[in-house]
Amino acid sequence: MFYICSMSDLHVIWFRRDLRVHDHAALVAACASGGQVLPLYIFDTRHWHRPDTSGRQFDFLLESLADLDGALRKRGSKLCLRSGNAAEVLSQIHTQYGIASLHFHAASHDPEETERVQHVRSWAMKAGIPLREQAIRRAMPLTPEESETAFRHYMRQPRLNAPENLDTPDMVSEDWPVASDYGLGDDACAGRQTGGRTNGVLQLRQYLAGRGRPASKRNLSVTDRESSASGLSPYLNWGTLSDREVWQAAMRAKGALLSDGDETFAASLDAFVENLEQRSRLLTAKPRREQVENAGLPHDIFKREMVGAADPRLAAWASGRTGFPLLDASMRCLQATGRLESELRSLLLSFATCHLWLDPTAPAQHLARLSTDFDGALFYGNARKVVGVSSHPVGQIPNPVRHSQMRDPEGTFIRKWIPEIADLPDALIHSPWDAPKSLLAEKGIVLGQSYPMRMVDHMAAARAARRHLFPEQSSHALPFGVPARPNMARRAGMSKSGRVHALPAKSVQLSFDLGGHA
Ligand SMILES: Cc1cc2nc3c(=O)[nH]c(=O)nc-3n(C[C@H](O)[C@H](O)[C@H](O)COP(=O)(O)OP(=O)(O)OC[C@H]3O[C@@H](n4cnc5c(N)ncnc54)[C@H](O)[C@@H]3O)c2cc1C
Repeated sequence: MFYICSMSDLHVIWFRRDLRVHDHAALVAACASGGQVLPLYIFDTRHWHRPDTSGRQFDFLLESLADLDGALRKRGSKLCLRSGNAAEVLSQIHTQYGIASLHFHAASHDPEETERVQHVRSWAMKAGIPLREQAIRRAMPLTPEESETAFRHYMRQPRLNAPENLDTPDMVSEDWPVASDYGLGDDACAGRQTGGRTNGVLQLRQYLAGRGRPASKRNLSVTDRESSASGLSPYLNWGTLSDREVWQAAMRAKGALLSDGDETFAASLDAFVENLEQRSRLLTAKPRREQVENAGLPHDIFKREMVGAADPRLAAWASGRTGFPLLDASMRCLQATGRLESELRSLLLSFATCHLWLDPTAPAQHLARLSTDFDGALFYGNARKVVGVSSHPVGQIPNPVRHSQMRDPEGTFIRKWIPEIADLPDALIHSPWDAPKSLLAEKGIVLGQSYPMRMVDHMAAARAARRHLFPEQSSHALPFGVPARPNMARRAGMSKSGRVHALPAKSVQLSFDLGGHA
């Protein structure tokens, strides 16, 4: 096929996960071209048919695009919407109007995004269209120190101003779609964050004005953590806020706090800034080839059986009915709000992959769908670190009851999301199966009916998982963070010498007396 170099004066700015006009290198470069600028967003049909995408993510995107469109209209422009394969859409626009140059930000290392950008690059090269691709970070660093230096250097650069005016041709835009156009089902999420830059800026201001202050306390409970987290992840991931402006705002706030003598909140902003750096590392670190197969998850070297949505173990876990209150509260919270802190996401996933010994694919996709902030590179980058998911597991299998006792000692989070057991005393709310029958009867709780009986003996299940995951350690190490005390070790199935006894298979049998709720 022959292509002719474009003689037109149309400079396309291809928006993807950078839905803003502020601090936008590609937009600034497009405007500097001097010709007409076409702001374009292409709904990627393939992305929205993935099993880890959902209506809540789509609706957040629509809100973000509407906000971007509003910002463009204030500048005499507007967003042109198209849908389909990006290279094909650009090719159609080129045939019809001629494209002089194409501006966009480089892709993160999400395999899908990388492939999409690669197709566009190949097409543009054949079509003779100059590409102006803005790196999301400077040159690929080699060591962690170089990575940190590059990150800080980039973050300290002055932010780019939004252009005041854009000269945009009058081009036909497709209608605004709805989630069902992409086969996405109903996804009611009453507590979901609303997309768009305006809301992102508000969220950032509230966080820096003191909502994050409790985060400076030590041993934060789940509830305190929930109310003091920044909640910025979906805004950062759709690029309605640039990471640089968030970083700079946090550093300014930290400076002001220090000059007021408030060192504790200032220190917690350091942790916030470290989180931003971790995010940047995951976005720019290229995963190994074997890590990006199977939709971003590694091969399941344990050859666990893939399960469908109808599998009762997956269904109970996915609907917040495992019988483990902290896990169920976490799942219900994520379902209702689209948000959940990192540690609880990890706990949910490790329970599915270790205690229930499920292939990680279906549980990971379920968590991804429920997460408004889903981003392939970040989600799978984090998921690969969860014990039971990675083929190179590190760390210990988390114990859902001990986590519950440590992170929600008064059961506030559990009571909020599991009213069925709210009347249990604090000491028993983490393990209702330990409650005397008389107490359960007095509180009107029937395990297996009003609330599920725990679906697995978590101690035995963790021991069994540990034998698969850490075979070289199982003969001399304690299972999943059990303190090295002889009585605990004996309870965990070990002899005084610390050797793990072979445990009968029936000890990990699953309980399915879930009443009418399974
Ligand atoms: C299995 C699993 C899947 C996850 N999937 C996603 C995902 O799809 N998208 C996503 O943004 N985060 C993901 N995370 C990380 C983390 O859970 C969220 O970033 C965090 O809960 C967002 O809340 P916040 O905005 O209040 O974060 P804060 O604690 O206020 O942190 C500030 C910002 O730093 C970034 N950040 C914090 N922790 C991490 C982390 N572990 N990895 C990457 N960035 C981080 C986020 O952008 C966040 O907004 C995942 C974690 C796990 C364990």
